[in-house]
Amino acid sequence: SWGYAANNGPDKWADNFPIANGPRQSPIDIVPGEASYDAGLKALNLKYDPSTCLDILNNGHSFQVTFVDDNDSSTLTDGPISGIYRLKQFHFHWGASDDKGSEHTVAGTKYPAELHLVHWNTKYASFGEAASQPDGLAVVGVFLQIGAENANLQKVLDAFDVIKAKGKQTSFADFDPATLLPGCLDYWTYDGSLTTPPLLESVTWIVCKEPVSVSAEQMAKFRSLLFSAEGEAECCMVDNYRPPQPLKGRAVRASFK
Ligand SMILES: NS(=O)(=O)c1ccc(O)c(NC(=O)NCCc2ccccn2)c1
Ligand SMILES: [Zn+2]
Repeated sequence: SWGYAANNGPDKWADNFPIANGPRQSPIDIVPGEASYDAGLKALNLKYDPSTCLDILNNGHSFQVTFVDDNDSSTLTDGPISGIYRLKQFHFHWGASDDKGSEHTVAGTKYPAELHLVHWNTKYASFGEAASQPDGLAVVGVFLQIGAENANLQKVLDAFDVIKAKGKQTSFADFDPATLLPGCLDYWTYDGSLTTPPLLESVTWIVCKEPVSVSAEQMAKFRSLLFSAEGEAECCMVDNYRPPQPLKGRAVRASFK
């Protein structure tokens, strides 16, 4: 199945997922000078309830923290979207070294990691149904840059020892994902897709301009996870990012001047 290696990575995904060459693929390189400020864009309204936090899982592509999404306790509203989108999960993408790892880039600049907070439109019955609709998902992206240790992120990294291998999962409670957001919620937004197979073109992307910090030691902890399952030859989980895709005429709007 798909992965990030030479034989099954991003350059091969179109073989099984032809939408990989579609008109609204993600990620993209965001060029600030070419983004148009839109005064009509509202501020993001993120309201998360830590009690909806359920578990943490190594799914063989990344690790994800999953939330109870059978009610409107943890939601995204306003910003570029209309209606109510529920938080389903958050996960990250990162590199083998600090000079790469993010999926979106800013004028060609790669960050060492990128956080994705995945939300689905409650006008649909479930995440799975929403994932196949053009307005089904909204993903908030946050860049990580090397700096001071991030104490809130550390709570997530402390769970890694029990989810080292693909398929490992453990309970993870009372975590507030809002603690991973930057102080300033200025953002760029554009119409895009899932950045992994099935690459569905159902995502309103909301990429925060301001990065959050991660220490070099914390990045080493990300790289201690494995793509491989227990009993398989160990393969470090690194470089699990798709490179930027063609813009194909899409507009990128900025919520800030
Ligand atoms: N990297 S991303 O674009 O934020 C993103 C967000 C939510 C996702 O479900 C995915 N991709 C993903 O989980 N792919 C494997 C499972 C899957 C997801 C969606 C529909 C069918 N199967 C990527
Ligand atoms: Zn992602």
